[in-house]
Amino acid sequence: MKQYQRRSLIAVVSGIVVFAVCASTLLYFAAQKLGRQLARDSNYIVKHIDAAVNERSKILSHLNSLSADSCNSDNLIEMRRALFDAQYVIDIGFFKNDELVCTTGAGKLAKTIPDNPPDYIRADSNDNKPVRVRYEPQLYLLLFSDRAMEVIIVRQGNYNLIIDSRAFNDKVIVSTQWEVLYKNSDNIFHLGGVEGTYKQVKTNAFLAYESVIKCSNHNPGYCTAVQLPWSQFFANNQFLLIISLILISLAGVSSGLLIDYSLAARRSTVTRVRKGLKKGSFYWTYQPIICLHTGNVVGCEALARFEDKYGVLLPDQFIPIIRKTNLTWRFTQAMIEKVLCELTTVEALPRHFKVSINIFPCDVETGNIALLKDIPALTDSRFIICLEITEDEYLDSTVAHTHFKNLVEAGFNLSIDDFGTGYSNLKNLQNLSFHQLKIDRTFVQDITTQGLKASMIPNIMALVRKFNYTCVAEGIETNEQEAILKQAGVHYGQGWKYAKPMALREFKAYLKLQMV
Ligand SMILES: Nc1nc2c(ncn2[C@@H]2O[C@@H]3COP(=O)(O)O[C@H]4[C@@H](O)[C@H](n5cnc6c(=O)[nH]c(N)nc65)O[C@@H]4COP(=O)(O)O[C@H]3[C@H]2O)c(=O)[nH]1
Repeated sequence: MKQYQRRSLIAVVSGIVVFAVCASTLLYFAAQKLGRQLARDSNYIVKHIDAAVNERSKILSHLNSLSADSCNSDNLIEMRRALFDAQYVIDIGFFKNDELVCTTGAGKLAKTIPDNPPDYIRADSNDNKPVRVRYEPQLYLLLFSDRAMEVIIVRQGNYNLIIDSRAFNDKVIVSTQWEVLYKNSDNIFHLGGVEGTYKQVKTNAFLAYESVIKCSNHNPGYCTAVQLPWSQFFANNQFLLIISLILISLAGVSSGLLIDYSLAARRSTVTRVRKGLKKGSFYWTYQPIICLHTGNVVGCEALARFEDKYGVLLPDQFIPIIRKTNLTWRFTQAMIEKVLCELTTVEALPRHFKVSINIFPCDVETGNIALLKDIPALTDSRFIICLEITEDEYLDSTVAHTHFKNLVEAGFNLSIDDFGTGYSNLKNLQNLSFHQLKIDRTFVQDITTQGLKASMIPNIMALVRKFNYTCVAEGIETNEQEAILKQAGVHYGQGWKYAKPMALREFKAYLKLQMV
């Protein structure tokens, strides 16, 4: 797998991991919220179960304690009084010999009604009479004989109660499905809600977190099973969910991009430069040098550029790396080969065309510079080769002086580059075999603001004249800069005012126009 493919894969995998972590976190909080909702609903239902059981116990204990043996007016008043205060009970009946004799709603019955067998019988902790409970999905109360009601009928002693099994306020319950039930060791008895919910929940028919079973602590056996499906939960929280999904998708994508970027950045330095030298990622551009007095092109400076599959690197980025990794000489050799090969294809060139190439000061120190005169492509070329060397402490040394002397004898021109920016020793100007001095562009740019550096240009020009140098000013961008430099006696200029560094094709076209 290629390097950039591996990098893309890592970025994609990291993006997915971040997305998955964020999505899991979101799911975790959603599960907590869902769990809290189910707990709220189940607590609410159990609270009502307890309240209904208490109410039933209180009413039936009281009525049974009256020991009435017939449905007289006193008994009916007591029954109606109890109903008046009740929250869950909707009717109370009185039995004699297991026959319903009267109810609070209908009063004394013309015809008694036999009692039905209960679903289950439960002992009452407050009373020795057993409690018989029956669920009736469709009961027609004697008072409302046209409306079927879902009720729980509880009988104890001579009385029974009708409890509306929909007594729980559905609106408060958010869960979509719930069931109220009574369970003993053998059976489960449905008392309200959606029948079968408990069994489904028990047999794990639902996903995790979306259902809960809660039993009463005060009334053993009474429980509720509550269910709120994830789909419904998400539908209830749609807006929040969409925002969260957008945010975590953004987090996934941006972390993928960030990792991609940082991996590329890591590769972009040393490895890219080293590999780029082998694979030909470097190419050279040409910036014309103009005679300020005639306006003619007299030469060019070759300036390196870098581009590989990861993108572009600027000279400020790759030149220090080339220096640090001791690739300077290999780089210079590659440059000479490429630049000469390219410029040789340019037919229309002015006579004595000067090609300026940059030399690393460290190659002066190591002596590599001496090898230049053994490169026939350089010595035999039809161009004047100008070696631009930045000022450096080492240029002071006798060895350096010897190298320069030999190079000049072999036909090279020497130029002090970026004059005034680095190590400056005026002795160099006198002793070294330089032909040219190149004023750094910071001096030129200072002209517009009339800064300190600009004020030094006349002094530099005095030195140029004294030592009989030619002078090039680099970084000329405006007519004003050109005019001042020209007046100061600068011979040549280089800068965006004339042209930016150009690839060979553009440079050829540029030269063609200039030569017309
Ligand atoms: N703002 C502004 N800038 C202008 C203007 N005219 C030219 N320049 C820029 O000024 C720099 C002149 O090159 P340098 O001083 O030799 O400075 C060069 C040189 O020291 C080094 N370099 C570039 N190519 C090579 C190379 O092939 N070999 C070596 N040894 N060094 C190189 O990198 C430095 C930077 O090169 P570049 O980024 O190409 O920057 C170039 C050029 O693009 C202008 O009007 N305005």
